[in-house]
Amino acid sequence: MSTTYAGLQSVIWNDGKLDLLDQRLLPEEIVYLPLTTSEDVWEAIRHLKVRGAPAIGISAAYGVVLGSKDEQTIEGWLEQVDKQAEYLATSRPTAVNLFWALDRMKAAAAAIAGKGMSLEDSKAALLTEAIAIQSEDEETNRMIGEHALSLFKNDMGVLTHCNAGGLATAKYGTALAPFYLALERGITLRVYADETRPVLQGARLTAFELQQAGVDVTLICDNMAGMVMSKGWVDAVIVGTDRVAANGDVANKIGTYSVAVLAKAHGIPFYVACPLSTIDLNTPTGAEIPIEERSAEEVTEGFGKRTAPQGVKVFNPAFDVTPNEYVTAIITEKGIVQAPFEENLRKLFE
Ligand SMILES: CSC[C@H]1O[C@H](OP(=O)(O)O)[C@H](O)[C@@H]1O
Repeated sequence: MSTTYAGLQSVIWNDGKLDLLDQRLLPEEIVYLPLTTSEDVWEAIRHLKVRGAPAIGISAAYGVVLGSKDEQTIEGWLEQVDKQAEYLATSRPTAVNLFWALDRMKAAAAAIAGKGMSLEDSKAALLTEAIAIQSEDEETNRMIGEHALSLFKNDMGVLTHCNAGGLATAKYGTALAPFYLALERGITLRVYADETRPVLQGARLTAFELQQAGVDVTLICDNMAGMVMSKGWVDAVIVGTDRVAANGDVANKIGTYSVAVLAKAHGIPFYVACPLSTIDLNTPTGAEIPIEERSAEEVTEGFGKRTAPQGVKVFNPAFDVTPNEYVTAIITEKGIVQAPFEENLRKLFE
């Protein structure tokens, strides 16, 4: 992907603070919040000011830096890094990138402390690790875009759910990366974006990102996906993910499972795009993936407009699990992985 793609960056490390795009305000307002503490980062992740598995991991990595910057000894700094990582790990439960990034920061701090550098140099080295997590994600997404684009042909219709774009990552996105690449190479793809209730990441973020970039995008309500597929307008589905279990079961935004079942019923390939940092070989199957449940208000009065009676019972899982038998392929920076997933996912890490 050339550098002409100028999508909004979700997080920017800026002279000792983290400038974070408040994604709750998109598409109406573009506001960057200056975060200066790990508590700021925790709150931003919990309340979806920043969201999307890779972007959450990147933000948490910078949160560890912010939370340990005032320590006065190496021992105190190392202890604080661990403490901050533990604290930030409580912000949201499903996206494994959060825990992957925090583990990487803890390991980096331990390795740095063993080098006998000054405290100042050690803190600088840990910041370099967080910056590396962000820059690596950008490069990873470019590679995911290349592999994903090899699956699409000119004038194909592709449906996506939620937002797995530049706003969910360091840049370019995972599921949306091929759309930006296609545009640069003169390949026309028609994208159908599910609005993705209740937080509307598809309507507010994916439709916004793709429209800004000049990609042909049509917004549909989640309950229209089946009809759009039945009309033959969809040749493939591609989504992001928050955690892939060792057997290839996929946790992603609520509604993804329904899309996968519809795709299978219509003989449409269902692709999942993700970096290796989203594949969790320590979680055997989707049954073991913790599924975040969020507030009733997200459903009954999203964006300030009450649309359900006071006190009504609400079930609001933020994710669901798509069993691997509905997954055609998992597209990573190392290539396209097909069944048998257990065996082929492990090979990615050999
Ligand atoms: C590339 S990860 C994007 C992933 O994250 C979203 O969840 P949320 O907006 O709640 O953080 C959704 O599951 C996307 O597929």
